[in-house]
Amino acid sequence: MTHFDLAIIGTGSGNSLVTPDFDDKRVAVIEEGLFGGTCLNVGCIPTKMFVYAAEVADTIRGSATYGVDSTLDGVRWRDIRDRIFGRIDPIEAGGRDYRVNGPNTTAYLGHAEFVGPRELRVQVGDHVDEVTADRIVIATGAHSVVPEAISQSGVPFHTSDTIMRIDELPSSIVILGGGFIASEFAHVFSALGVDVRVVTRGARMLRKEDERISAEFTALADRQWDVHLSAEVVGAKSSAGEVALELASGELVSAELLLVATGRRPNTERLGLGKAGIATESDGRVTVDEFGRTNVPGVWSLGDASSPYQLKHVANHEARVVAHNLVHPDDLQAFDHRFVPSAVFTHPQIASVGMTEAAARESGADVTVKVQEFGGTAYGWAMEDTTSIFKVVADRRTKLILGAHVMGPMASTLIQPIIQAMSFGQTAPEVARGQYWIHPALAEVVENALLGLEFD
Ligand SMILES: Cc1cc2nc3c(=O)[nH]c(=O)nc-3n(C[C@H](O)[C@H](O)[C@H](O)COP(=O)(O)OP(=O)(O)OC[C@H]3O[C@@H](n4cnc5c(N)ncnc54)[C@H](O)[C@@H]3O)c2cc1C
Ligand SMILES: NC(=O)c1ccc[n+]([C@@H]2O[C@H](COP(=O)([O-])OP(=O)(O)OC[C@H]3O[C@@H](n4cnc5c(N)ncnc54)[C@H](O)[C@@H]3O)[C@@H](O)[C@H]2O)c1
Repeated sequence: MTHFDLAIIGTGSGNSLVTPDFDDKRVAVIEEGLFGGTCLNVGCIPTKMFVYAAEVADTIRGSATYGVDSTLDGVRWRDIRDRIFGRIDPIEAGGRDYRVNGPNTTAYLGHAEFVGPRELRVQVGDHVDEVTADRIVIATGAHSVVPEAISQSGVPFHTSDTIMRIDELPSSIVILGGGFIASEFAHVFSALGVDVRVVTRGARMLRKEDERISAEFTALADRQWDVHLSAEVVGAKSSAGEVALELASGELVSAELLLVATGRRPNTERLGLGKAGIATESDGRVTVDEFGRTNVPGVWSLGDASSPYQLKHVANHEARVVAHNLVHPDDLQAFDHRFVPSAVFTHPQIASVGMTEAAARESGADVTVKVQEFGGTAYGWAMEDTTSIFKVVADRRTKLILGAHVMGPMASTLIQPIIQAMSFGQTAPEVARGQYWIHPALAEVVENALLGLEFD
């Protein structure tokens, strides 16, 4: 039994909890998988590096629109893959080495589970270590959910954990799901020349987005990929290098590879939470208060393990808050979940923050809405844009912005002034006219959207 001041389970955002405040303390860092967690190894970072390559390919394909003729000679998948992981893998290895051999942390490379309120059992290979700590942080992340119709069928399938490491591009891929991961990989694979089929149970893709964005994105998705909506998968079979999904309608959707992207569940099932008396929500998340505390004194949680948002910027924010709270018990900071933005790096790109129009109306606000087309600005003319929109939702009485929903190039960057305005309580007219907007930058889309809102 070894006692620590702090034990951290999971090295995604959990890794950043080892601040200089712990320089003279004993810290255990426990990791059963890759150091750096999901975002670095199998999430945000590699996916966006693939997206960038996909966008270069799309730019070449679309260049004739601007009078610039070019042809895409080919896509070297292994080179794309190896450039990406050639950069990421050494960072993972360096992070692991720093915790294993670096100062004041003890790294346990194995699976942790609770055996008591502040007591862990860590399985490292055949060896078991007992760890106790004054404070324990659960930062165990989440994992892909695979529907039984697939897992019970015995067909080969990928999740986001494995698909980026394949050796050859398939000629076709069927993606199960219509959310963030499905939309991003559909973009990557189709831009790299793969025939993409999407099968999702929702009536629209990205159905949690604002209704207009979700509807218009679904229409554009249908033009790029073979999209099957409202589809229930009842089984799957494989033969001769093909996987076929059997839909309740009787239809078969087949392709060379299957990627399952049907949501992610918190890694809390094999954590022995019951033995420690740690409460969870109905969806498996660890229950925490606004400071990141569980119901068990000294046990904290953050990120995908406990957060309602499965986003890296949220996990990082929560880690910063918990890092402060661990060493300032009399001056606790609260999580700020007021205006959590997100972006889907698909084609076209999507970004959103705050309430959808429907949610704003339901909230009782006196809603005013402006949808600004990119094509109505000078930069949009340069891009020959016909589909991109910037939608702002505001309160007519207070003039405060309630939400923004963007579909088009650079959506994830263009939305930032709105996130800033909402976070600092600036009104739409203040943001629109209280500063210069560079002409004729794409940001004029944001300026025009704000100016187009009607107030009394
Ligand atoms: C394909 C994909 C793309 C994504 N893209 C984006 C994006 O563009 N932007 C964005 O904001 N978010 C994105 N996300 C979400 C983002 O990756 C996560 O929200 C974030 O990484 C969560 O961080 P975390 O620290 O909570 O968990 P993780 O980073 O998952 O870390 C948890 C760690 O805990 C370890 N662990 C779990 N259980 C145990 C145990 N019992 N014992 C020991 N170790 C354990 C795991 O091995 C893991 O390393 C993406 C996710 C995926 C899957
Ligand atoms: N750019 C980003 O920020 C980014 C990128 C990837 C992932 N993520 C995070 O990871 C989370 C998980 O991503 P995800 O795409 O797996 O989940 P998701 O919740 O975004 O989407 C799941 C999709 O699968 C569909 N689905 C669920 N069960 C199904 C079934 N049995 N048959 C057919 N369709 C089914 C749902 O209708 C939905 O369209 C996201 O919610 C997001 O928070 C973020």
